[in-house]
Amino acid sequence: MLRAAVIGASGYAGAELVRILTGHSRVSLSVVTSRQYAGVAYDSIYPALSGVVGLNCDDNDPATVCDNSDVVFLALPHKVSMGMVPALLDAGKRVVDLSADFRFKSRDAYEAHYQPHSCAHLMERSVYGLCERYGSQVVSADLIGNPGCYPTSVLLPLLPLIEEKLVDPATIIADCKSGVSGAGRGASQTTHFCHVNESFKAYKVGGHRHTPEIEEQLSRCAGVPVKITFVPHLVPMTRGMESTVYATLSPGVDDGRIRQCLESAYRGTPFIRLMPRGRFPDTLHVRGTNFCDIGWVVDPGSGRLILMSVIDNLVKGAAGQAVQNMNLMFGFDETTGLDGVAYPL
Ligand SMILES: NC(=O)C1=CN([C@@H]2O[C@H](COP(=O)(O)OP(=O)(O)OC[C@H]3O[C@@H](n4cnc5c(N)ncnc54)[C@H](OP(=O)(O)O)[C@@H]3O)[C@@H](O)[C@H]2O)C=CC1
Ligand SMILES: CC(=O)N[C@@H](CCC(=O)OP(=O)(O)O)C(=O)O
Repeated sequence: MLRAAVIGASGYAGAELVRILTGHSRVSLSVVTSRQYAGVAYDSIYPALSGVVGLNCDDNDPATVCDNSDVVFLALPHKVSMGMVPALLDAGKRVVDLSADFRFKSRDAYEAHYQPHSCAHLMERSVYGLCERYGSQVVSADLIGNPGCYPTSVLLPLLPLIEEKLVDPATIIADCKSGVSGAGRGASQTTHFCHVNESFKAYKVGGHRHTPEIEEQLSRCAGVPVKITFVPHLVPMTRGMESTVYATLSPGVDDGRIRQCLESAYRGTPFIRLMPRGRFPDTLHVRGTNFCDIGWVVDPGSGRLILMSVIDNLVKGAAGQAVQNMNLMFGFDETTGLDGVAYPL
């Protein structure tokens, strides 16, 4: 059995990793860490895992983690992960980092939106863990920059169309909505029940840190610099994310050509589900799962393409994609531990 450590296991993404890994047939969860709950039984933080996880939390000491693990998941905030990664790699561990610290190839782009990078030489070594696109690189990687939740939901429908030049990359608008768990467990006043219940609002408009992550990936794919308009919204649900993406079609491209492209790109990929014509994706249908459901319409009035995708921000947008990456890295079937479906209603 592969021994897995979850660093930052008290947080929402960490807890989702723990939930998924306890059901993984090839993995034994060996370490869970938290500073504030060090020494505390993990199932007292998340009683849903009582009788399932018998571990106490360790603190974040890299030596303890290294002694007891083969693969390490970092579910820590941005800027904290980079402080731990070099020691883990030096100890020969394979690392999946859920923060943004190793998602970028451009140091300038990272530093413009986050902070100076303390181990920038590792940015080139890491693989952007969007499995459906970079799976062939993931298999041999020792460091994965697990994609952000909004980037995952925007890039999966768009990248094949950009690659085949079916849409004009200069015209992309991504209108996205996230459940509140996307903001993490350390809830601030803005994610307090009283502020989100019966509320719907845009936030960080014109300056969200996922904009450069999406743009870097679109630019790599298009071969030219791409700039997009991205507007995130907070919706009063616990988990789930919907992205509606607008783009102008290239001359002569119709609905049939879009379907052909997406079907060809995602044939044989277990977690991408393309909607039949006239059906639109719904966050309820991917809740608690690693699926990304994609639908689209060519707007008869404007001729513009309207793409829609849904994921669970904590699963395909974070922990599930991280486990999918681990499965590829260790030669397990890609779906191991991730084969659940949503409640049908
Ligand atoms: N929530 C989501 O939908 C998604 C999250 N992610 C990423 O996953 C990572 C975790 O996010 P999320 O679970 O939402 O966040 P949470 O705030 O819920 O959890 C953060 C975790 O990190 C630990 N932590 C916080 N600050 C520090 C610090 N300064 N030093 C060491 N440990 C610290 C906390 O534990 P303790 O304080 O007990 O030590 C906690 O376990 C982030 O990088 C996030 O961006 C990515 C995609 C989606
Ligand atoms: C609702 C909400 O606040 N969502 C978070 C994004 C989710 C997240 O955790 O971002 P990463 O994927 O980069 O880790 C935000 O907008 O900052």
